[in-house]
Amino acid sequence: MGISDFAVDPRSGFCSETKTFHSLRPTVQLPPENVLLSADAYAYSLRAPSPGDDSPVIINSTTGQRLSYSEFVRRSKTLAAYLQSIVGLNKGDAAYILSTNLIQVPVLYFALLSLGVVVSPANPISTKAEVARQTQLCRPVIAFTISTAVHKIPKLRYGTIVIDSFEFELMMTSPRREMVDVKVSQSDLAGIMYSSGTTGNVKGVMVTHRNLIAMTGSYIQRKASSPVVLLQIVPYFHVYGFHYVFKCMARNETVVIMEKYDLEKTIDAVEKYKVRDLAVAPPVVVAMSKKAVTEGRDLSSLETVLSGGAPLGKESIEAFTAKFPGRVIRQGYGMTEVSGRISEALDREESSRWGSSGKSLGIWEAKIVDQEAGASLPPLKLGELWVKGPSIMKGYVNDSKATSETLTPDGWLRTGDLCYIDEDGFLFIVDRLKELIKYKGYQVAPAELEHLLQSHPQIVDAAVLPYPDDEAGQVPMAFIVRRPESKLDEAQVMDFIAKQVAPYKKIRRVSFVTRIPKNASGKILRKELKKISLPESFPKL
Ligand SMILES: CC(C)(COP(=O)(O)OP(=O)(O)OC[C@H]1O[C@@H](n2cnc3c(N)ncnc32)[C@H](O)[C@@H]1OP(=O)(O)O)[C@@H](O)C(=O)NCCC(=O)NCCSC(=O)/C=C/c1ccc(O)cc1
Repeated sequence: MGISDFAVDPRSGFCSETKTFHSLRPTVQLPPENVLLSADAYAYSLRAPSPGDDSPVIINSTTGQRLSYSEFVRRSKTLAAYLQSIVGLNKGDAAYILSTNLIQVPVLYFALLSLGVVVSPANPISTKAEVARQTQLCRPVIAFTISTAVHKIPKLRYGTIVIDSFEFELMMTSPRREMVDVKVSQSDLAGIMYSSGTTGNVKGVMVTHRNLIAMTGSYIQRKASSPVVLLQIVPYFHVYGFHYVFKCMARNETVVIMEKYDLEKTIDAVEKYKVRDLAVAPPVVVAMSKKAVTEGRDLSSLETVLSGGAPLGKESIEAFTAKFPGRVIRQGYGMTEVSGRISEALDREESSRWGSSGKSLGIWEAKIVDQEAGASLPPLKLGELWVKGPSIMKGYVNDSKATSETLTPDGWLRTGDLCYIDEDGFLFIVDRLKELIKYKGYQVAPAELEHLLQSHPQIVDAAVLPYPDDEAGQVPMAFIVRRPESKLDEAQVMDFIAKQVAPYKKIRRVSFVTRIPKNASGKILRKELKKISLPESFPKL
């Protein structure tokens, strides 16, 4: 039985029969699921052909190196042939990639995906122990990394290829070898990305070609009227930057990248390459609003700032728009588990809804679920956001428990975010139910830091909570119960952790307490800890 049209409120998208929110965006036409198609081939196929198509697809603003579309395709195909015929990579193998934003990275992604090889990118500032954990999850046969990170990679069947090397340049440019066409199904695994999920240690998020195809397809309805130059600060190794590779290829955008973020160099790049769109996490918006480096610079090309990865506060938006009048900050809300984004604000009007993360994309159905009763709620009611659509991950690698806690049998993904949807279909994220800290848009799992702290001989108990920070959004703060007689101080606690984790996970504040409040089963009562320890200043998100 179909849903009667009148049951769906055209303003909010809420269906009074099913109690779900339908997207207010146009439906996305996707290729039939049974067609053999890889994510890279789909992105190429959507690209509008232009004569000779030698527009630059990517520019490294650090080195000035650039690749035209035809050169990108040539390099990617030559590399694929090399990896297949000389290295021996096969469909279903996994490749671990540990790199900063370099031109070689998207070329490599496209080459691997065309071979049906699973791409598994991670942050190059990960420690050796973090790399070990990630590679245990993705089980790679080969790694690709930058010269400064080679020492972190364990021994692998086909070893490690250094991508900022002359040898790699040759692999992409030497005369093409014969290549056997690989048949990639949309349901095949395309990526294993890393996420903390809702709790604890890092998890491997399994993303299929279909997931990426659907995410890429969702961008296509709005082709830009003028050529887009996009400066991508966000890293290729997280889903935000990762899915942009396909989006930008499909939409004929020129992407400018930066090997290491630097505010002044960001401004230089905007000026030099006449950047129209800037894709960043909130700390960049905050820094641009505050620092004087933009004074006297010609940023007239800049129209839009795409901000995601963490919420951007109202004050930050106001400060930015006061300094750069006429620019639009379009916030998006996404997560690794959905291979990209769930919602976004599309224009100035939508962006002016303070506190909202825009409207959900045409590929999503959403519901707001009451935490206790489990019932689906109507507009303006607060509950956990669940989404359903073709970009939802396949699950977490070797973690059926976490998978079943996140994905329901009928295909809904529980986001772990407390939200409401208003009468016009705008999504508002009010609080985070999952135990997660967002430092500069990176996930930090309190449980990981708590386990490390508890391993310290002078620490009896510990809890880690997010603490608000103007620049980073949140910083991890540790609450420590010391052994009696212990003289352990703040600096020693911070140092103990800093030695064991990537820099963005560092503990940046410490408070010594007499006990950590817990429930009967030993679960930390985080809300109570906030109340008793820092009653006023704690953040919601
Ligand atoms: C540009 C940022 C905001 C700031 O850069 P930074 O200040 O230079 O910091 P780094 O992130 O490079 O490095 C972190 C720390 O490590 C340090 N570090 C660095 N390399 C070293 C070294 N080799 N040795 C030692 N220390 C070092 C570095 O100095 C820094 O230390 P500290 O200043 O104390 O924070 C950068 O953090 C950043 O791009 N963050 C974005 C992260 C991100 O993409 N998150 C998205 C996750 S996925 C998601 O949520 C999806 C959302 C989404 C949203 C919208 C959509 O449309 C779709 C999806």
